[in-house]
Amino acid sequence: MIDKEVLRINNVTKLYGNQKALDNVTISVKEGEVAGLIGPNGAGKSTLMKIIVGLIRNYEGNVFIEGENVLSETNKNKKRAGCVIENPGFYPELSGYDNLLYFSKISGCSGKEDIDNIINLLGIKDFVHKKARKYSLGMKQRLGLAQAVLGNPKLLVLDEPTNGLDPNVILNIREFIKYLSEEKRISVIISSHILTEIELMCKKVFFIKNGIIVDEVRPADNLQNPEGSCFVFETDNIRELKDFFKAKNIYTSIHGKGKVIADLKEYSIREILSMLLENNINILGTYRQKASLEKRFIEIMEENIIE
Ligand SMILES: Nc1ncnc2c1ncn2[C@@H]1O[C@H](COP(=O)(O)OP(=O)(O)OP(=O)(O)O)[C@@H](O)[C@H]1O
Repeated sequence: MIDKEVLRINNVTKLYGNQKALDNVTISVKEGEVAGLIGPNGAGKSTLMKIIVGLIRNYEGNVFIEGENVLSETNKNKKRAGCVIENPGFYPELSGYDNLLYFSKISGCSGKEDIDNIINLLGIKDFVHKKARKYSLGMKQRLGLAQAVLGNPKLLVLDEPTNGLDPNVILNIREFIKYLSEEKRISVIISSHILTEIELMCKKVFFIKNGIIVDEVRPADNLQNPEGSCFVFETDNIRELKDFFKAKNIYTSIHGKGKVIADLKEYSIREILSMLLENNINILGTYRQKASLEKRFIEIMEENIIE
């Protein structure tokens, strides 16, 4: 059961000179929860992540990990949070494996068995004995993730961990994060520009714009969104169906082969189905359309929230 709070951010404001990069941010992440942070370029995502892991220390407000202020006992907190922010740094002349061995020794938290386990889970066996300087971006990202996990953190902070990676590597990383959250009960906060990625991985998603958290969404809830008025209709005659909706001023779009999405607005699905029947229009199936994160993102980015 998820209830213990691991990350708590209270009223955090960060100024760079006169410019507000974060404006009164308050959020929390529970144990084993994977939370996403989505926002346009310059929204404040990296600044918030650096504050969480103690890389930025000059700000207003408070950040707690497991109830302890991140600014109070630096060393203790460093172990509580692991991170992959910007380019992970390694000893280039050491192999990936020796880098991990070295970090496990200094963190004092993990042994060889843990390293082997992480290597297997992340699928990095094939290259882990190569020198780190020869690593591609995908290799570096996964080695960075392995390193971040070695200290047995309670919280993982991942800034764009899948940016620029190929689909296989993204899948690898996604499954690893799922394992950490479900099996190890590690909390994760992750930023990404890939909205579908966030939708697949995260229990909750924070939208950030101009340094302000403007919305919090739970993607899974959208599956049964009772408010949504968009329905998918499966048909063997798209033209006929589109003409029917057009005559009623109902907005439609094509959604894959044989599928039309219609925003019914003031009509009920029952009314539409009976009208379709009257008009002899054959419908193979219909279901409510899941509200996508992308749609919400576009709405939020279009809303003018600056006073
Ligand atoms: N060191 C800095 N000095 C001055 N301004 C900064 C500094 N770092 C960030 N900023 C500014 O703070 C704001 C937030 O930047 P931040 O990098 O946190 O955004 P972001 O959401 O991570 O953007 P991106 O998606 O492009 O990485 C931006 O306007 C940026 O120009």
